[in-house]
Amino acid sequence: HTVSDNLSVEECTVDALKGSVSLGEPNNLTGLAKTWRECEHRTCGYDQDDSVNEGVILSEKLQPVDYEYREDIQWSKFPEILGSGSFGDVYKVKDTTTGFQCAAKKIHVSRFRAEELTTCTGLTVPQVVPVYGAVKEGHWITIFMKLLEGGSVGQLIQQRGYLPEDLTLHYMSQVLAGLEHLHVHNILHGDVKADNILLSGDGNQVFLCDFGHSAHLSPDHLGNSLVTGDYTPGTETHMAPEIVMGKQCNSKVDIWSSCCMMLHMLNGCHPWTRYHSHPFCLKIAREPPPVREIPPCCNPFTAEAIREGLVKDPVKRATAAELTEKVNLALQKVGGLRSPWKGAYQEPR
Ligand SMILES: CN1C=C[C@@](O)(C#Cc2ccnc(-n3nc(C(N)=O)c4cc(F)ccc43)c2)C1=O
Repeated sequence: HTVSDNLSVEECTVDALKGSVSLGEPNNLTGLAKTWRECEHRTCGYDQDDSVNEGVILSEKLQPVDYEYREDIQWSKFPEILGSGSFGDVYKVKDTTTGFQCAAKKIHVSRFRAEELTTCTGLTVPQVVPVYGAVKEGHWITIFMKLLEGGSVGQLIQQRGYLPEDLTLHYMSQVLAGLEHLHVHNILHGDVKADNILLSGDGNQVFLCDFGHSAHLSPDHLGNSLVTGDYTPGTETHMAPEIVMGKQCNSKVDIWSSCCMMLHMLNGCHPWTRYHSHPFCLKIAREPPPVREIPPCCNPFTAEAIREGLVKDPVKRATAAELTEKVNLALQKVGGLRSPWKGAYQEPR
């Protein structure tokens, strides 16, 4: 492919990918994904009718045929919805040629953010759901990913009421390891919560998912304002004070959210909801951190870890690495992981 004078190599590569589905590399997919939202706003010189089918497949377990990968032809959905992510539903799907099953999130192009792919594709983070590819068909974008048979921690809390302290610490330790990887790569997840933590079939391993609210941070660590542009904040009850106050945000927002998730796991309900009514963002800005919601029966080391993550000033708030140490010490103090992940229902506290 000759590089024309006014196009970069990357633009030429993306140009060659338009209009067809091919097997490729993560950077091919992220390059193409960046054109998907733009096409919504302006004519991109490509035929944008409903029949356009383009994308990049990263796993040989998914087989495009004649450069096409279309729903109900080369792949199909199982009827039941696995879950609802930011801006789209998630299904179990099956490749027609190979019979391989995985999960897929369908998003309308008007609600798609390229960051959902650019932040997590090509990253080798053990605690992030692997991406198998993404295709655009008409006005719908489908992202294929590893199927996690254990479901989400949000579903587990609904089944059990609330989680035992040792299991909460076990999951939290892995979530923080994943966040540490993301933060080192200047990536902010933006919606850390139990619904976005998936479990392996044995309930032992966790995987972060749903990068629909993620952002690339400027390496100067000064943070970005997350309330501008096309950024949509994550879950209100888990929102850090600096977000609701429209201040500069950085990776510390994920630390605040992860400790709100810890309270959700330990209590069986989201923080703020037992003591306040909507809109919670006003209370988050004005009230002290919700440390009074730490269950009194918690080990002092667990309580200390949560307090370190719920400091309102992001500068003084713990980093993922610092909080990992506190959580691992607390897990040791409670005697390590002993509770089974499936157990009797306990009425939320
Ligand atoms: C890597 N990547 C690509 C798209 C992504 O932004 C997402 C997502 C998302 C949102 C909500 N829920 C699920 N979700 N996925 C599964 C699964 N993979 O098995 C799943 C299983 C459930 F039981 C419930 C929700 C589920 C996945 C993302 O992170």
